[in-house]
Amino acid sequence: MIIDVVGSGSLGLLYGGKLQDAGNEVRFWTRTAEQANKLSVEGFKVTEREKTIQISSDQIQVKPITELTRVWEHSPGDWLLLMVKQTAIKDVIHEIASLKTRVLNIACFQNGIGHLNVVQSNMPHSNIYSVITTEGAKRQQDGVIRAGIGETWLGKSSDIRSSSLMPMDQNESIRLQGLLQQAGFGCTVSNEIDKLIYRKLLINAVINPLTAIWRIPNGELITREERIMFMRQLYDEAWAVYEASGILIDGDVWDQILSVCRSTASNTSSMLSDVLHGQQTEVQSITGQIVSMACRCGLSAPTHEVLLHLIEGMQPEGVS
Ligand SMILES: NC(=O)C1=CN([C@@H]2O[C@H](COP(=O)(O)OP(=O)(O)OC[C@H]3O[C@@H](n4cnc5c(N)ncnc54)[C@H](OP(=O)(O)O)[C@@H]3O)[C@@H](O)[C@H]2O)C=CC1
Ligand SMILES: CC(C)(CO)C(=O)C(=O)O
Repeated sequence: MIIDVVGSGSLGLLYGGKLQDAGNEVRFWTRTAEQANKLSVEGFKVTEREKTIQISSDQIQVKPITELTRVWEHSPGDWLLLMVKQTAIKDVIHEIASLKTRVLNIACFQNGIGHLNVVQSNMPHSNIYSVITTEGAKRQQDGVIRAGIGETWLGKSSDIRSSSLMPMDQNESIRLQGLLQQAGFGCTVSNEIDKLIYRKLLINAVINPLTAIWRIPNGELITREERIMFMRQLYDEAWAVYEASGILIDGDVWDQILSVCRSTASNTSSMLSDVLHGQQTEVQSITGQIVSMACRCGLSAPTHEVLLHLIEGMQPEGVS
């Protein structure tokens, strides 16, 4: 089984490292030749609570993404795990465009929405799976830390099922589920992945922009009444949009948001981390998508819209 991990950042090194440690052939793909070179000289570590996995320089296969299609000509992979941020999806698609007539199994791990249709429309013969994970991966100088052990769900979103040329292949997703389980991830194939996608979107839309603007860890959001009121306003606006769009989610998502704040209390959200590092955030794919959905169903989401512009105004240089 050959697994191509595209994007050798936090999530890529965590999943790729553990999949390789479990005996799979993993090929890591990077944006730059410099990063490929560094990884191939130094290898990397996956640090977990119980153990540390070392992927040494003589074990790692890593190349810049520009070489992927050439390698695929003589050695195609079985799974392509897309582990770049939303903001890099189009660049990756551009790099792998010559594979568009082939059938690839692509698993997309991004937070937010919008990317699945971009990937599907550019790779019409591929099986595109959506992955939702509550794992927490943090990039370090020498590798990655598994900061929180979570759950991983994979499935085919109905957003792309109807436009896909490929019928849903349940066996492929079960095969990936098995690989991830053997590698030590709690993983489930879900026929209701959309509910999980939209639940995660709502959680991210409430937590991420506020932590990025107030520059506080997730847990601090729920320590002050005025912050909770603002979160509730974001939640109510998004919930009205979901109802008008016919999106149904099980359980009390407001409670789940408060519980994520508690369970990840000391975490820096991914959006705050991007802002602090002067990187482009995923705000368009999270808050921006809530605003667009509102527009499509004749509503508005004014608080989300203001946050979208505030965060976008920080980019690309971030706040020092
Ligand atoms: N980290 C986590 O715990 C979780 C992350 N996610 C989601 O997973 C996705 C990835 O997140 P994360 O791993 O944290 O992000 P990182 O920024 O840590 O990693 C992304 C990696 O992709 C690389 N990259 C960028 N452009 C390309 C390209 N064209 N070709 C190949 N590689 C490229 C980046 O390289 P460079 O740095 O050189 O630009 C970087 O190494 C995001 O959408 C995030 O929301 C979801 C759940 C949990
Ligand atoms: C759930 C949460 C908010 C955890 O930090 C997250 O997914 C993120 O930071 O993007």
